[in-house]
Amino acid sequence: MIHKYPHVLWHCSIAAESEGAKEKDGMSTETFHHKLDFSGLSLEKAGTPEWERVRAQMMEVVAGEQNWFEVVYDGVAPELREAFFGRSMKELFALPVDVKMRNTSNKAYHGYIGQVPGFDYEALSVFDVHLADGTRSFTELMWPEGNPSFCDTVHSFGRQLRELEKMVRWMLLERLGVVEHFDRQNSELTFDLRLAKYGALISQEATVALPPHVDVSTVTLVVQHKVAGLQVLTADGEWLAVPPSPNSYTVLIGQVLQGWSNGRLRAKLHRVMVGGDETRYSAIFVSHPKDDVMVRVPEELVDEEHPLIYKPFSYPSFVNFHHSEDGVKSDDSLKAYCGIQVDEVGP
Ligand SMILES: O=C(O)CCC(=O)C(=O)O
Ligand SMILES: [Fe+2]
Repeated sequence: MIHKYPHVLWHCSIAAESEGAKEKDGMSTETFHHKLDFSGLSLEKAGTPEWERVRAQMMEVVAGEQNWFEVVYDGVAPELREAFFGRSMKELFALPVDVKMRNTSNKAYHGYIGQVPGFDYEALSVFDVHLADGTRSFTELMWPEGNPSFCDTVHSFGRQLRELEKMVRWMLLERLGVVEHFDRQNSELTFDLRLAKYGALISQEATVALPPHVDVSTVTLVVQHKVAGLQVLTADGEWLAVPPSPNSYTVLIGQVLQGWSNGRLRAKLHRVMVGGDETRYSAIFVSHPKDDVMVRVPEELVDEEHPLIYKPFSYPSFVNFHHSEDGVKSDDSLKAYCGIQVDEVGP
């Protein structure tokens, strides 16, 4: 299945929220406070003073509407990042369209996206990128004759990002007071890496490439390579440009985590602006539940003050609803799909 309408794909449930948002470039106090330094950390260090220092910062950042942050992470070596963007990405996008179209999925918009008239954007997803088999089957699909260097680079990149995702999610669960659910949640998740290319524009004028949207994921890590474009809507209602940097990653909460956390963590609204004469490459690492998992709110997150607001749901059904006509029309696709009506909650 090819999906030709990325503007529908990135339809935004909460587009209304972004209306009247102001433009803002560069640093704001929000950006500054949101840069957490994960250098030298690994999950094995949970509980050590170094870990506690970052965790304390995270505790300040992730509260209420504060649902994104930048992290500095040295787990991806500069050479690996360079090989990934400088070689692997370019090799992939240079393949003929009919080859790239072999990247398909049972979930809407999870495979190849591209060939939209007037919109020079393409994306492909490596499913189960953390597993040797996942990266291998993607590589063989693209290069039946094999491409070991692509396979190794993408797999290593994906594995390192998975370590970062795990640390971030561990801290988020600690923040929610339910870290004991980490192992189970982890066993129910899988990890995909979306490789995206935004063609250079003739005009220098900034244009919206991906309209405001929230991701359907559990957690998203955006890796921007050299060319800026990602913007997040801050709590003050301003579009804030997130500058690319060689060792930083943008963490965004996705709709699945919003559902799982009973709405305590909120999916982050973001968009991509392009303009200028350089092709933009980005990598979007996402965690999401495996197809056969039912996402259920842990009972610790339900109490009188926080009545249950989402019924159990499965990721593929939610995603396919999100991209359906009804999902596209809804203001909030998660609520429309599995939200509990107030009268169902009881007095
Ligand atoms: O390219 C980017 O910086 C972010 C893309 C994005 O938001 C997405 O693919 O969902
Ligand atoms: Fe996104």
